[in-house]
Amino acid sequence: MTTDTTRTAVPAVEARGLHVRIGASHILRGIDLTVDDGEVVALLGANGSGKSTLVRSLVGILPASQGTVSLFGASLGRQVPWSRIGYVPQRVSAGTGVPSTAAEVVASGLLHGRRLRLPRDARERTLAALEQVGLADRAQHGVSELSGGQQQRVLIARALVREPDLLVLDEPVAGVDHPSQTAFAETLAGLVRQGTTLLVVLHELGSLAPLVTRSVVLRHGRKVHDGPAPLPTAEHAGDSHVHVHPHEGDDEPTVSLIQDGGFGS
Ligand SMILES: Nc1ncnc2c1ncn2[C@@H]1O[C@H](COP(=O)(O)OP(=O)(O)OP(=O)(O)O)[C@@H](O)[C@H]1O
Repeated sequence: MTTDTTRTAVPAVEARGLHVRIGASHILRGIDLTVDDGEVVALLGANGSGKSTLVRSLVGILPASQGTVSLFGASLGRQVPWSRIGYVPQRVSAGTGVPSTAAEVVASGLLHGRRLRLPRDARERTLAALEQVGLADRAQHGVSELSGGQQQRVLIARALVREPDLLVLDEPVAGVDHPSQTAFAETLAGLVRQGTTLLVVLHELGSLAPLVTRSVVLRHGRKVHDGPAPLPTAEHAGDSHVHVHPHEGDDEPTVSLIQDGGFGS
Protein backbone atom coordinates (compact mmCIF):
# COMPACT_ATOMS: atom_id res chain seq x y z
CA MET A 1 0.00 0.00 0.00
CA THR A 2 1.15 3.51 -0.76
CA THR A 3 2.17 5.26 2.42
CA ASP A 4 3.50 8.45 0.90
CA THR A 5 1.94 11.74 1.84
CA THR A 6 1.13 12.72 -1.71
CA ARG A 7 -2.29 11.07 -1.60
CA THR A 8 -4.80 13.71 -2.42
CA ALA A 9 -8.52 14.06 -2.59
CA VAL A 10 -8.57 12.64 -6.12
CA PRO A 11 -11.26 9.95 -6.19
CA ALA A 12 -10.05 6.38 -6.48
CA VAL A 13 -12.74 5.77 -9.11
CA GLU A 14 -14.63 8.23 -11.23
CA ALA A 15 -16.98 7.17 -14.01
CA ARG A 16 -19.05 9.64 -15.97
CA GLY A 17 -21.85 8.83 -18.41
CA LEU A 18 -20.62 5.27 -18.81
CA HIS A 19 -22.33 3.15 -21.44
CA VAL A 20 -21.29 -0.37 -22.36
CA ARG A 21 -22.67 -2.25 -25.31
CA ILE A 22 -21.79 -5.83 -26.07
CA GLY A 23 -22.93 -6.75 -29.55
CA ALA A 24 -26.52 -5.62 -29.85
CA SER A 25 -27.01 -5.49 -26.07
CA HIS A 26 -26.94 -2.11 -24.40
CA ILE A 27 -25.86 -3.20 -20.94
CA LEU A 28 -24.81 -0.08 -19.04
CA ARG A 29 -26.90 2.98 -19.70
CA GLY A 30 -25.19 6.07 -18.43
CA ILE A 31 -23.56 5.31 -15.09
CA ASP A 32 -22.02 8.05 -12.97
CA LEU A 33 -20.02 6.69 -10.06
CA THR A 34 -17.44 8.20 -7.76
CA VAL A 35 -15.60 6.22 -5.12
CA ASP A 36 -13.56 8.43 -2.86
CA ASP A 37 -10.32 7.45 -1.22
CA GLY A 38 -11.03 5.34 1.86
CA GLU A 39 -14.65 4.52 1.04
CA VAL A 40 -16.13 1.03 1.11
CA VAL A 41 -18.80 0.94 -1.57
CA ALA A 42 -21.09 -2.04 -2.08
CA LEU A 43 -22.47 -2.53 -5.58
CA LEU A 44 -25.80 -4.30 -5.40
CA GLY A 45 -28.58 -5.33 -7.77
CA ALA A 46 -30.42 -8.30 -9.22
CA ASN A 47 -28.80 -10.89 -11.45
CA GLY A 48 -28.09 -9.34 -14.82
CA SER A 49 -28.43 -5.74 -13.62
CA GLY A 50 -24.90 -4.95 -14.83
CA LYS A 51 -22.71 -5.11 -11.72
CA SER A 52 -19.96 -7.28 -13.20
CA THR A 53 -20.09 -5.36 -16.45
CA LEU A 54 -19.61 -2.14 -14.50
CA VAL A 55 -16.60 -3.30 -12.50
CA ARG A 56 -15.05 -4.94 -15.56
CA SER A 57 -15.35 -1.70 -17.47
CA LEU A 58 -13.98 0.27 -14.50
CA VAL A 59 -10.82 -1.84 -14.46
CA GLY A 60 -10.44 -1.64 -18.22
CA ILE A 61 -11.37 -5.20 -19.15
CA LEU A 62 -14.45 -4.14 -21.10
CA PRO A 63 -14.30 -1.05 -23.27
CA ALA A 64 -16.87 1.67 -22.71
CA SER A 65 -18.91 2.56 -25.76
CA GLN A 66 -19.45 6.02 -24.31
CA GLY A 67 -18.34 7.94 -21.23
CA THR A 68 -15.16 8.16 -19.22
CA VAL A 69 -13.43 6.31 -16.41
CA SER A 70 -10.55 7.58 -14.29
CA LEU A 71 -8.71 5.67 -11.60
CA PHE A 72 -6.72 7.79 -9.16
CA GLY A 73 -7.21 10.70 -11.52
CA ALA A 74 -5.77 8.94 -14.58
CA SER A 75 -7.90 8.06 -17.58
CA LEU A 76 -8.03 4.33 -18.25
CA GLY A 77 -4.87 3.27 -20.02
CA ARG A 78 -1.17 3.02 -19.39
CA GLN A 79 -1.13 6.08 -17.17
CA VAL A 80 -3.28 4.37 -14.51
CA PRO A 81 -1.15 3.30 -11.53
CA TRP A 82 -2.17 -0.34 -11.95
CA SER A 83 0.17 -1.52 -9.20
CA ARG A 84 -2.12 0.29 -6.73
CA ILE A 85 -5.19 -1.60 -7.90
CA GLY A 86 -6.25 -5.17 -7.10
CA TYR A 87 -9.15 -6.86 -8.86
CA VAL A 88 -10.83 -10.15 -8.04
CA PRO A 89 -13.14 -11.31 -10.84
CA GLN A 90 -16.43 -13.02 -10.24
CA ARG A 91 -15.86 -16.60 -9.38
CA VAL A 92 -13.82 -18.26 -12.05
CA SER A 93 -11.36 -21.04 -11.78
CA ALA A 94 -7.94 -19.84 -10.68
CA GLY A 95 -6.50 -22.51 -12.94
CA THR A 96 -5.16 -21.46 -16.30
CA GLY A 97 -4.87 -24.82 -17.98
CA VAL A 98 -1.15 -24.54 -17.30
CA PRO A 99 -0.26 -26.43 -14.12
CA SER A 100 0.47 -23.79 -11.51
CA THR A 101 0.68 -23.78 -7.77
CA ALA A 102 -1.33 -21.52 -5.52
CA ALA A 103 1.89 -19.61 -4.79
CA GLU A 104 2.57 -19.05 -8.49
CA VAL A 105 -0.94 -17.72 -9.10
CA VAL A 106 -0.63 -15.36 -6.14
CA ALA A 107 2.85 -14.20 -7.15
CA SER A 108 1.50 -13.31 -10.60
CA GLY A 109 -0.42 -10.57 -8.78
CA LEU A 110 2.91 -8.82 -8.26
CA LEU A 111 3.32 -8.40 -12.01
CA HIS A 112 1.68 -5.62 -13.93
CA GLY A 113 2.24 -3.59 -17.07
CA ARG A 114 5.46 -2.00 -15.94
CA ARG A 115 6.77 -4.82 -13.78
CA LEU A 116 7.45 -8.05 -15.58
CA ARG A 117 9.89 -9.51 -13.04
CA LEU A 118 9.02 -10.53 -9.54
CA PRO A 119 10.38 -8.33 -6.75
CA ARG A 120 12.97 -9.76 -4.35
CA ASP A 121 10.49 -10.14 -1.53
CA ALA A 122 7.94 -11.93 -3.74
CA ARG A 123 8.15 -15.18 -1.76
CA GLU A 124 7.47 -13.56 1.62
CA ARG A 125 4.69 -11.39 0.23
CA THR A 126 3.09 -14.35 -1.53
CA LEU A 127 3.08 -16.42 1.64
CA ALA A 128 1.75 -13.49 3.65
CA ALA A 129 -1.14 -13.06 1.17
CA LEU A 130 -1.92 -16.79 1.28
CA GLU A 131 -1.82 -16.59 5.06
CA GLN A 132 -4.41 -13.77 4.93
CA VAL A 133 -6.85 -16.09 3.18
CA GLY A 134 -5.97 -19.07 5.34
CA LEU A 135 -4.21 -21.05 2.64
CA ALA A 136 -0.53 -20.76 3.59
CA ASP A 137 -0.37 -24.53 3.96
CA ARG A 138 -1.54 -24.97 0.35
CA ALA A 139 1.10 -22.74 -1.23
CA GLN A 140 2.69 -25.55 -3.21
CA HIS A 141 -0.54 -27.29 -4.16
CA GLY A 142 -1.63 -27.16 -7.78
CA VAL A 143 -4.63 -24.85 -8.04
CA SER A 144 -6.56 -27.47 -9.97
CA GLU A 145 -6.37 -29.68 -6.85
CA LEU A 146 -8.09 -27.02 -4.76
CA SER A 147 -11.82 -26.73 -4.25
CA GLY A 148 -13.78 -23.95 -5.95
CA GLY A 149 -13.96 -21.91 -2.75
CA GLN A 150 -10.24 -22.36 -2.16
CA GLN A 151 -9.50 -21.27 -5.72
CA GLN A 152 -11.55 -18.15 -5.08
CA ARG A 153 -9.45 -17.46 -2.01
CA VAL A 154 -6.28 -17.88 -4.13
CA LEU A 155 -7.63 -15.17 -6.46
CA ILE A 156 -8.32 -12.94 -3.47
CA ALA A 157 -4.73 -13.50 -2.29
CA ARG A 158 -3.50 -12.61 -5.78
CA ALA A 159 -5.21 -9.22 -5.42
CA LEU A 160 -4.07 -8.72 -1.81
CA VAL A 161 -0.42 -9.46 -2.56
CA ARG A 162 -0.11 -6.10 -4.30
CA GLU A 163 -1.13 -4.37 -1.08
CA PRO A 164 -3.46 -2.32 -3.24
CA ASP A 165 -4.85 1.11 -2.43
CA LEU A 166 -8.00 0.21 -4.36
CA LEU A 167 -9.45 -3.26 -4.23
CA VAL A 168 -12.26 -4.12 -6.64
CA LEU A 169 -14.00 -7.35 -5.72
CA ASP A 170 -16.73 -9.05 -7.73
CA GLU A 171 -18.75 -11.24 -5.37
CA PRO A 172 -15.63 -12.31 -3.49
CA VAL A 173 -17.35 -14.54 -0.99
CA ALA A 174 -19.77 -16.36 -3.30
CA GLY A 175 -19.15 -20.05 -2.71
CA VAL A 176 -16.80 -19.41 0.20
CA ASP A 177 -17.72 -21.18 3.43
CA HIS A 178 -18.93 -19.20 6.42
CA PRO A 179 -15.76 -19.37 8.57
CA SER A 180 -13.69 -18.25 5.57
CA GLN A 181 -16.16 -15.42 4.91
CA THR A 182 -15.80 -14.22 8.48
CA ALA A 183 -12.01 -14.42 8.27
CA PHE A 184 -12.10 -12.56 4.95
CA ALA A 185 -14.29 -9.81 6.45
CA GLU A 186 -11.69 -9.40 9.20
CA THR A 187 -8.91 -9.20 6.63
CA LEU A 188 -10.81 -6.53 4.72
CA ALA A 189 -11.54 -4.64 7.95
CA GLY A 190 -7.79 -4.51 8.61
CA LEU A 191 -7.14 -3.20 5.09
CA VAL A 192 -9.85 -0.58 5.47
CA ARG A 193 -8.29 0.59 8.74
CA GLN A 194 -5.04 1.06 6.81
CA GLY A 195 -6.87 3.21 4.27
CA THR A 196 -7.63 0.77 1.44
CA THR A 197 -10.56 1.79 -0.73
CA LEU A 198 -13.00 -1.00 -1.57
CA LEU A 199 -15.54 -1.38 -4.35
CA VAL A 200 -17.26 -4.69 -3.86
CA VAL A 201 -20.05 -6.39 -5.79
CA LEU A 202 -22.32 -8.26 -3.42
CA HIS A 203 -25.63 -10.01 -3.48
CA GLU A 204 -26.11 -9.45 0.21
CA LEU A 205 -24.09 -7.28 2.51
CA GLY A 206 -23.69 -10.29 4.79
CA SER A 207 -20.48 -10.40 6.80
CA LEU A 208 -19.18 -7.28 5.05
CA ALA A 209 -22.11 -5.12 6.20
CA PRO A 210 -20.24 -3.45 9.08
CA LEU A 211 -17.57 -2.21 6.69
CA VAL A 212 -19.75 -0.75 3.97
CA THR A 213 -19.97 3.05 3.97
CA ARG A 214 -22.15 3.48 0.89
CA SER A 215 -24.26 1.31 -1.33
CA VAL A 216 -24.97 1.70 -5.01
CA VAL A 217 -27.78 -0.29 -6.59
CA LEU A 218 -28.09 -1.03 -10.30
CA ARG A 219 -31.16 -2.04 -12.19
CA HIS A 220 -31.25 -2.78 -15.92
CA GLY A 221 -27.89 -1.07 -16.38
CA ARG A 222 -28.86 2.11 -14.56
CA LYS A 223 -28.00 3.35 -11.11
CA VAL A 224 -31.15 3.46 -9.02
CA HIS A 225 -29.65 4.18 -5.60
CA ASP A 226 -26.44 5.75 -4.39
CA GLY A 227 -26.38 6.58 -0.73
CA PRO A 228 -25.58 5.64 2.81
CA ALA A 229 -25.08 1.99 3.50
CA PRO A 230 -28.12 0.28 4.88
CA LEU A 231 -27.86 -0.67 8.52
CA PRO A 232 -26.79 -4.25 9.02
CA THR A 233 -29.46 -6.45 10.47
CA ALA A 234 -29.83 -10.07 11.28
CA GLU A 235 -33.60 -9.95 11.06
CA HIS A 236 -34.80 -10.84 7.60
CA ALA A 237 -38.23 -9.33 8.05
CA GLY A 238 -37.47 -6.84 10.78
CA ASP A 239 -38.35 -3.17 10.57
CA SER A 240 -34.88 -2.26 9.42
CA HIS A 241 -34.43 -5.14 6.99
CA VAL A 242 -32.89 -4.05 3.75
CA HIS A 243 -34.12 -5.88 0.71
CA VAL A 244 -31.38 -6.04 -1.83
CA HIS A 245 -32.03 -9.48 -3.16
CA PRO A 246 -34.82 -10.94 -5.26
CA HIS A 247 -37.61 -12.85 -3.61
CA GLU A 248 -39.40 -15.66 -5.36
CA GLY A 249 -41.61 -14.16 -8.04
CA ASP A 250 -39.73 -10.88 -8.14
CA ASP A 251 -37.92 -9.99 -11.29
CA GLU A 252 -36.23 -7.18 -9.42
CA PRO A 253 -34.94 -6.95 -5.91
CA THR A 254 -36.91 -4.65 -3.67
CA VAL A 255 -34.61 -1.96 -2.43
CA SER A 256 -35.96 -0.24 0.60
CA LEU A 257 -34.64 1.04 3.85
CA ILE A 258 -37.80 0.90 5.82
CA GLN A 259 -36.33 2.30 9.02
CA ASP A 260 -35.25 5.54 7.37
CA GLY A 261 -38.39 6.05 5.41
CA GLY A 262 -37.10 4.31 2.31
CA PHE A 263 -35.09 5.35 -0.67
CA GLY A 264 -37.29 3.94 -3.36
CA SER A 265 -37.70 0.50 -4.76
N1 LIG B 1 -20.27 -11.13 -23.04
C1 LIG B 1 -21.56 -10.79 -23.02
N2 LIG B 1 -22.28 -10.79 -24.16
C2 LIG B 1 -23.59 -10.44 -24.16
N3 LIG B 1 -24.26 -10.05 -23.06
C3 LIG B 1 -23.59 -10.05 -21.91
C4 LIG B 1 -22.21 -10.39 -21.82
N4 LIG B 1 -21.82 -10.27 -20.53
C5 LIG B 1 -22.91 -9.88 -19.84
N5 LIG B 1 -23.97 -9.75 -20.67
C6 LIG B 1 -25.32 -9.34 -20.28
O1 LIG B 1 -25.22 -8.12 -19.59
C7 LIG B 1 -26.18 -8.07 -18.55
C8 LIG B 1 -25.47 -7.73 -17.26
O2 LIG B 1 -24.62 -8.81 -16.90
P1 LIG B 1 -23.69 -8.72 -15.63
O3 LIG B 1 -22.91 -9.99 -15.57
O4 LIG B 1 -22.97 -7.44 -15.64
O5 LIG B 1 -24.77 -8.69 -14.47
P2 LIG B 1 -24.60 -8.85 -12.90
O6 LIG B 1 -25.40 -7.78 -12.28
O7 LIG B 1 -23.16 -8.89 -12.56
O8 LIG B 1 -25.28 -10.26 -12.67
P3 LIG B 1 -25.00 -11.41 -11.57
O9 LIG B 1 -25.55 -10.91 -10.28
O10 LIG B 1 -25.79 -12.56 -12.12
O11 LIG B 1 -23.53 -11.67 -11.54
C9 LIG B 1 -26.89 -9.43 -18.53
O12 LIG B 1 -28.09 -9.29 -19.19
C10 LIG B 1 -25.95 -10.31 -19.32
O13 LIG B 1 -26.65 -11.31 -19.99
